[in-house]
Amino acid sequence: MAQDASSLVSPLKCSRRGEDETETRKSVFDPHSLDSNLIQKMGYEALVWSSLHGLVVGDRNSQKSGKVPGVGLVHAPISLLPTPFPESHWKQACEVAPIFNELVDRVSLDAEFLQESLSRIKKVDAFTSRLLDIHAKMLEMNKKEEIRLGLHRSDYMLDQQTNLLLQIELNTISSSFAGLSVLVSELHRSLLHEFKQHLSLDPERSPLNNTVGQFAEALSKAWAEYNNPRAAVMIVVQTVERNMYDQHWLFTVLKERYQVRSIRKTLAEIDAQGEILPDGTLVVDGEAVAVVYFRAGYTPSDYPSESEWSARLLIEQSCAIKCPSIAYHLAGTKKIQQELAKPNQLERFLENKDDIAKVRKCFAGLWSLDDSSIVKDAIERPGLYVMKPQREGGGNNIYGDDVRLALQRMQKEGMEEDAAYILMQRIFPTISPAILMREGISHKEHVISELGVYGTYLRNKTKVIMNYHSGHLLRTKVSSSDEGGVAAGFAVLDSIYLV
Ligand SMILES: Nc1ncnc2c1ncn2[C@@H]1O[C@H](COP(=O)(O)OP(=O)(O)O)[C@@H](O)[C@H]1O
Ligand SMILES: N[C@H](CCC(=O)N[C@@H](CS)C(=O)NCCC(=O)O)C(=O)O
Ligand SMILES: [Mg+2]
Repeated sequence: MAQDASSLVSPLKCSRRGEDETETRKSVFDPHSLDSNLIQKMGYEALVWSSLHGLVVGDRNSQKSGKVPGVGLVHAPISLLPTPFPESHWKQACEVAPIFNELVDRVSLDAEFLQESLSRIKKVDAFTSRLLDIHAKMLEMNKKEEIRLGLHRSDYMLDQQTNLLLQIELNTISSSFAGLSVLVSELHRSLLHEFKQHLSLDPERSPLNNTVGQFAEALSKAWAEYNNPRAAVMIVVQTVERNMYDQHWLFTVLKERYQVRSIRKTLAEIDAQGEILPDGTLVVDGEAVAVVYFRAGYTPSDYPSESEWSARLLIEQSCAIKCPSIAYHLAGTKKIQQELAKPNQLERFLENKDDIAKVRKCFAGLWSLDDSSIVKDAIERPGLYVMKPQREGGGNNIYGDDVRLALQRMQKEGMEEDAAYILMQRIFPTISPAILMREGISHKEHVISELGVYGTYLRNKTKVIMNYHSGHLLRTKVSSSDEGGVAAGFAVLDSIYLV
């Protein structure tokens, strides 16, 4: 017989509006205070919901899980309940998204700024150098991208000390989880409804999330702008992809809601099967391609041979719409992020003073290693900095005492290598209690979170067809972990509860 509800934990205190934010965040809920029977019941429901709704990833313990759909699935790592997040800061992140979309587009058009800003990195970072070579070739060809599609995600952490929402990075390539982020929001709403007599939390405070719908709409509108009904959308994927269900969600919506066909190819397959027709049309495996959507190509391991680089160049030279183009890709590098944080740089790209102020307000401290006073301070207080190479995908940054060691080594060797890195102020978000679920087991942890707000941008010549914020992703990790990233195995998928 179902356990009598009242015998479970007393209803959690729910915040009264207007309390001090920090106090609210502490009081709004403390999942660790939940009765263990209730946690077990909610966890079970969360696992069933995730399995039935496709909130799943390939299981790294199953060797075919990254190749064959439906084999070796496991529920995505999730937080059992949404995490409190101040509504004011969430609105701020949503409001600035279209401005970042526009900024990326403007920066992408300034070839000299991109080449100049990255010129020293070119000498010491072979991967970024290859990207720059492709960009330079496009300039030589006087190649213009008149239809431009950006599917971005701007990641933030809320710094506890200053209560400032500070940008971690702006992803302009392979921004993951447009699909799974929607599902984790729906899961949390469902749990808040099902267990409301125990939680007394308001499901309406967990905002609706429509990322996958807006991303699919943008892909379909880009396909329409290309204006060849027989053409398909091509997704460029890695040979092993345990996050394939997040990708399939996006392409299933594209097919079912917009009747746009898609093909999945690796860079090696595109090199083998691709060609450009005299009119510039990209044809892969006999299919004309209207839009190329990269979910690979952002990291050196995606280019194990010259074949993959040939494929990247072939795509770029074609008249297919690239998401991202090489210029959008470069505009999203950490070096460009750091360059834009210099005084008077935003003014080169944006006119509106309010917009510039809103963007600048999100900037954490960002420096090149030429700044000797900062390097000196980072050697003395390495815990206050993060050192970043020009890499995406998680697991690449340098933290804590390793920052001091790396800086001292580079000083001693006097190499140019320091040009490949940026230094960033380390952000310390509020630590809060949470229950994380991995491989069917719930863990009580103390965590910090990172808010990602998606941006959708589509432009054809002077016409801006879409420029929106498009939903959110919260990634939550154990507070003791320096690195983040779900695919990298440090964070779980979470959603926000507005306080
Ligand atoms: N300034 C920072 N302060 C605190 N943590 C950071 C900072 N920058 C990055 N991180 C952590 O490192 C992770 C990866 O950094 P990020 O710049 O997003 O690199 P990547 O492109 O590999 O995702 C982030 O998800 C976050 O957890
Ligand atoms: N497997 C690839 C992964 C692609 C990927 O790593 N994307 C970066 C931006 S470049 C990213 O969004 N990282 C945040 C998601 C996380 O925390 O793991 C895919 O899903 O297509
Ligand atoms: Mg990141």
